[in-house]
Order: sequence, then C-alpha cells, then structure tokens
Amino acid sequence: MIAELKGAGKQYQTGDQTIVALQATTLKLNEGELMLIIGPSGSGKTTLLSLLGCVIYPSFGDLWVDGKHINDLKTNDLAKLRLNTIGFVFQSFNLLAPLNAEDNVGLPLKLQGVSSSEIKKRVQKALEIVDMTDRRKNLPKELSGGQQQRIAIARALVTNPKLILCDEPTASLDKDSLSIVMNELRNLARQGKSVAVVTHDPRLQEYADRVVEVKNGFAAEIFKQQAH
Ligand SMILES: Nc1ncnc2c1ncn2[C@@H]1O[C@H](COP(=O)(O)OP(=O)(O)OP(=O)(O)O)[C@@H](O)[C@H]1O
Repeated sequence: MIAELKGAGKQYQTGDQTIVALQATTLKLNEGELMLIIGPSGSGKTTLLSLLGCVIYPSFGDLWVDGKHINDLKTNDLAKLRLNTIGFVFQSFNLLAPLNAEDNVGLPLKLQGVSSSEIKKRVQKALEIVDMTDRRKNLPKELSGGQQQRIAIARALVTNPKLILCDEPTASLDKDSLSIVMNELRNLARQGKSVAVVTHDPRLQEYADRVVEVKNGFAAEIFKQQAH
C-alpha cells in the first residue's frame, strides 16, 4: 500500500464560515493500480488528490503516504517526500517554456542533486517510456498538446516515484492523444506504480482499476461493471 486515509478530510475557515472541502474519508491506494477520482465541479476531488500528494495536511483524521504519518511531518519533510516519492501531472502540462523537452524532464533530478551523467541516462530512459526520444531537443511550443503531456509524464516518472498523481491530465487533449496518455498511465500502473487521476471525463473509466466518486465532499468507491 502506498497511501491510506483513515477518517481524513479537509476543512477551510473563511471569515466565520467553515467549508468542509472533503468529509472524513477512509481509503487505501495500492501499488499496481490506477484509481480514477470523478465527481462534479467543486465536489472535493482536487482536495483528495492534494492530500494524497502531501500538498496539504488533513484537518482531521489520519493520512499515511509511503509508510509515513503525514500529520506528524514538518513542511520541509513533506517537500522531500513529494520530490522523492510522488510525480505530478497537470492539465496545463506546466512545462518550462525556455527549456527543451529533455531539460524539462531532467529538472526534478537536478533539484535532487543527481550528477549530470546520471541525469542524461535517466532522462533518456523516461523519454523512451513515453516514446518521445526523437523530440527531446524541441521546446514545448514546438510540440502538440498530447506530446507536451507525454513529456510531462516523463518528467513525473524520471525520479522513479512510487505514486503518480494527475489532475485532469487529458482535459486539453483530443481523443487520440487521450488514449495514448491514458494507456501510458495504465502501463505505469501495470509495472507496479500507484496512479491516481482526477477527471470530469467519464470516458477515462475504461482505463481504471478503481473508481472513487466524490460528491459534495463525500468520497465513495463505485464498483465498475464487468464487461461481458
Ligand atoms: N483554499 C481553499 N479555501 C477555501 N475553500 C476551498 C479551498 N480550496 C478548496 N476550497 C473549496 O472546497 C471545495 C472543494 O474544492 P475542490 O477544488 O477539491 O473541488 P473539485 O472537485 O476539484 O472541483 P473542480 O472539478 O471544479 O476542480 C469547493 O467548495 C472549494 O471552493
């Protein structure tokens, strides 16, 4: 198991109003599975993903990620955990415009202080996984949306994280790129990673091992119908 929430949730105080963004949630995320998090706008999906990503602390309940009790960690320990254990993929790719594809992919390793010869090797391998070696010298603006997202996935997996978290990774993509990106994420899960994907898009359910629906702050697992 890579992450576990036990009665964990999040509330925000704005003035004299308390907003419960995520009600007490109990959930485990295992190695080797792709979990989809679906639900209407404002229902608490990003809040759940942010807890799994150790971006925020739970306001109540307990959270463990990679065996560590997140409630007890200091913010700089959380930053280390994020850098070493978790890869993030966003809707808007978040690639740095002046850097070419391979420099974007190598950035997290640079932050980890990895040597440049090792960075070269690992970037090459990550680009091979997403089948983008031939575009490694291109700037983000020279790549299509689908290609930029594959570079963003390579950047997320270059540190060999156990957990890959994606916030609407296919929202800016056409149907063909969507299927390439989702198949890549599913393959990463098959190789033993844990992958969680927040989406509005019901078409993504076919790629998922598990589906969690968040409605009005309440998260519940829904069981996929088996294809006959
Ligand atoms: N920092 C914050 N301060 C106050 N309220 C917040 C904060 N972050 C989120 N919320 C509230 O918590 C609720 C859940 O937000 P969240 O972003 O998790 O929803 P979501 O399902 O991801 O929505 P969307 O699909 O539109 O991105 C919303 O009502 C939102 O306004």
